[in-house]
Amino acid sequence: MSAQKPRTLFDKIWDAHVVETLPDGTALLYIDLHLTHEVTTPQAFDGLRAAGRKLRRPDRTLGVIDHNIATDASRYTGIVDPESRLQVETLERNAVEFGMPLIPLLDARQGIVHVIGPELGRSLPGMTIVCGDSHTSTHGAMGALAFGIGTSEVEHVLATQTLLQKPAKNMQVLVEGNLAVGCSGKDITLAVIGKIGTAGGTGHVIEYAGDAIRALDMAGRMTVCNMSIEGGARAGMVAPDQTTFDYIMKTPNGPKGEAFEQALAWWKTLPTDAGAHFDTVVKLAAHEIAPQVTWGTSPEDVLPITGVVPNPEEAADEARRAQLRRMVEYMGLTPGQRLQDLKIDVAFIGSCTNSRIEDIRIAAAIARGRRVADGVRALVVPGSGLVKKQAEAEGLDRILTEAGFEWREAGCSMCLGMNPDKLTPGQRSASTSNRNFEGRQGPGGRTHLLSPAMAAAAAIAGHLADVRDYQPKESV
Ligand SMILES: CC(C)[C@H](C(=O)O)[C@@H](O)C(=O)O
Ligand code: SF4
Repeated sequence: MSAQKPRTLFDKIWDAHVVETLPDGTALLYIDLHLTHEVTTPQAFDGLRAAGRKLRRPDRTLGVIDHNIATDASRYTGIVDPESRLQVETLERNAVEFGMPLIPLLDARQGIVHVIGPELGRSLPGMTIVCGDSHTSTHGAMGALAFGIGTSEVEHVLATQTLLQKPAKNMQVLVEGNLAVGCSGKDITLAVIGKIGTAGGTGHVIEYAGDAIRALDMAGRMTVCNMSIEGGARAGMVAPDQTTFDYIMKTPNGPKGEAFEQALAWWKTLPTDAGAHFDTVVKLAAHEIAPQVTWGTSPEDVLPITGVVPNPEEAADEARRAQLRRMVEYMGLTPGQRLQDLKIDVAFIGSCTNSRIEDIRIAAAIARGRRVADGVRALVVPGSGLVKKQAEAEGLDRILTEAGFEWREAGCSMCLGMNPDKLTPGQRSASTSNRNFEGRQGPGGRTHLLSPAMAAAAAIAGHLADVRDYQPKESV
């Protein structure tokens, strides 16, 4: 028998899940894990009900409530907004009716869907993972093929545990060398999107590789995979390695004992074979990446913090000039202005991009012994109840609140305007989330995307700041 053609991590997971391939190449894929939340499931369950169908695999389905809930004390007194309340109550009712496991709203494990999947040990290497949510790409950090699906696809997966998918192209994003002081996974992903643009990954699944990716902890890898979707890709992934296996070993629901050993043997076969073909390769030198911040209303409009607001008139064509003029105006900027001079109203540390314990640790390290600037509202919103508990056990909540940060319950919070945490028109925020389009954090709000370390530095400075000037104090 001739040796098998070298395959990528994506190819291997795809091949292992094909139930049937149609003549046009579209495949029916088996889905290992289906995560659900309140926003994209109501019509899907309505569809099942109308067709008299059951939930096919409750054991491979898990629901959680994250987008619509308050993250301050008001979550204990019920949801005020009628639409938000209806979505949450609908998910709760559907979970009971269809026998879907649902993490209750006030359970310690409640949190953002993309934080809880890996954290609980439900999202594992080699799996196909879907959720009616674009940032499902986050779970690819586990060495899984994970992508967002639409509501009609949610219905299909609920009913059949399979999904029709067109094959994707393979893209490798190679980040070689070491990250500089003050930089993190967020700076890598923003730099990648700055380089390839928001359409750069179209039709591809990205595999992130290189020393700088290997050196990231799981939280950093999740941050990078999370934003793959903002670079236009279908999914992002990192090959599983010892960092991945050590992480899984500590999860409450990951495989244990013999089951772990068996799984491990398979997981170790997953990394891309030498000589496997990538349709597109993008290379970045990690040491050239400086702390990044977006200035415009798309994640690709990103610059090093030492940069200045671009001059729209210098753009090559009229369409781009018009687009840049609009961004400069919406964001309330002046061409040539130093990014570090932009005063902020709000700092938001949270979202499925950056709300894990590692993110909170770095924010607390920078906040320790310092104060949030007068007039700035700074929020730290842990990604899950378990993250919150861990942070409190480490005393991070105290460090943060003493510095003037608000310490919240878990949820999507100010990542998007679907719950009480919103920017008011004209407010400028330094945000660790992943989207900065007009009105994303509230109508008229102005969002600058950056890392948790950069957000903490901005909260303290009162303006966008270079985190390299705000390194943790040795002793306080
Ligand atoms: C509400 C949901 C459908 C949406 C998504 O798919 O990403 C949200 O999570 C977001 O980040 O905009
Ligand atoms: S934290 Fe933001 S990006 Fe993530 S799932 Fe929630 S709304 Fe979407």
